[in-house]
Amino acid sequence: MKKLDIITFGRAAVDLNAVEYNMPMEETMTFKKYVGGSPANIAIGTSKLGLKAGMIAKVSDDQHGNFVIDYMNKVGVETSSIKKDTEGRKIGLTFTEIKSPEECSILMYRDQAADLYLSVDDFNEDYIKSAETLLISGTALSQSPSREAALHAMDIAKKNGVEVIFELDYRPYTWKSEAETSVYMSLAARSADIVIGTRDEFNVLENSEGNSDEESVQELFNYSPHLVVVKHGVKGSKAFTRDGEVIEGDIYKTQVLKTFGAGDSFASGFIYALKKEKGIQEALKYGSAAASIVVSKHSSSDAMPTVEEIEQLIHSQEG
Ligand SMILES: Nc1ncnc2c1ncn2[C@@H]1O[C@H](COP(=O)(O)OP(=O)(O)O)[C@@H](O)[C@H]1O
Ligand SMILES: O=C(O)C[C@@H](O)[C@H](O)C(=O)COP(=O)(O)O
Repeated sequence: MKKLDIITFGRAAVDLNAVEYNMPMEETMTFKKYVGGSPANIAIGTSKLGLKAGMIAKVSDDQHGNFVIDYMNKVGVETSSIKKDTEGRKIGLTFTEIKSPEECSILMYRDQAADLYLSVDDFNEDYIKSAETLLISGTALSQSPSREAALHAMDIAKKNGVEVIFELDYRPYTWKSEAETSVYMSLAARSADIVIGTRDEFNVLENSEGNSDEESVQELFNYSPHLVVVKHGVKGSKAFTRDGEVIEGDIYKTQVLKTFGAGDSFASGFIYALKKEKGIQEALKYGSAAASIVVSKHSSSDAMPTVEEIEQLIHSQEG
């Protein structure tokens, strides 16, 4: 029995969500602060579902970094490997714009962000060995030394039989070129056991627009992955297994407040259900239900649901 069920690797940041919404950000005067950063959101989401979650990250040595660590401690995330940057670098800030429930965008301030300076010296092999699963965020590969740290963490995981999930988490703001993105995303995806991403993110990984889900997953099955999940927004999700199964997931109806937060909550619910050995079909349901709950609320991290909330939604819409 491992000490941790999952460790997520990558950015822990701050979301600043528009309080006056359904308007352009130029008109928004107030923002509400939440913990953000896709891998941080997933650590929070899986912890709130009862998994033992940890995180490898680097935050700023200031009030924002303290806020992130304090919040994650509060929701039960193991934070011993969330380090403070000692060179004065700032935590990433994500301003979110909610023009309408369907028209949302995020504005990331990430120049020299602390998380991109996470290095191989900031974590050790024993910490990764203490978990069943390591989840790597694609954005961690966007700049050095975080890039080398992420690849090193994957190597340690594979050497020690720790399952690797690669969440593509493509954010254009931190990459230099599409070609470079494709090289590093492909390197990580081919080495992972499970890959999760949107159709658009797989296009970025392949540096191509034309592939179908089937073509994308067949390419990856030439390498390590045994399970690939392609997310399709309001059209749901599809899981593909190496032995040829294709499992489709629907969405759960909800009153959408904003669209962001769907991916991180989906990943949290999906991973939780897999770890509880509920099977892939149920895992897609848990992921979709978690996402449906989070898109109806103002935040991503704070809105991460409990198991009871997920199961209540599933039962209410499945009769
Ligand atoms: N408007 C919505 N209503 C209900 N569920 C949604 C909605 N948008 C997304 N989801 C669910 O969240 C999952 C992930 O959303 P998606 O937009 O594909 O990923 P990401 O947020 O990473 O871009 C979808 O596969 C779907 O199950
Ligand atoms: O990942 C980030 O840095 C931004 C997130 O914190 C933010 O909540 C968000 O955009 C999540 O969107 P998702 O990828 O659709 O879950």
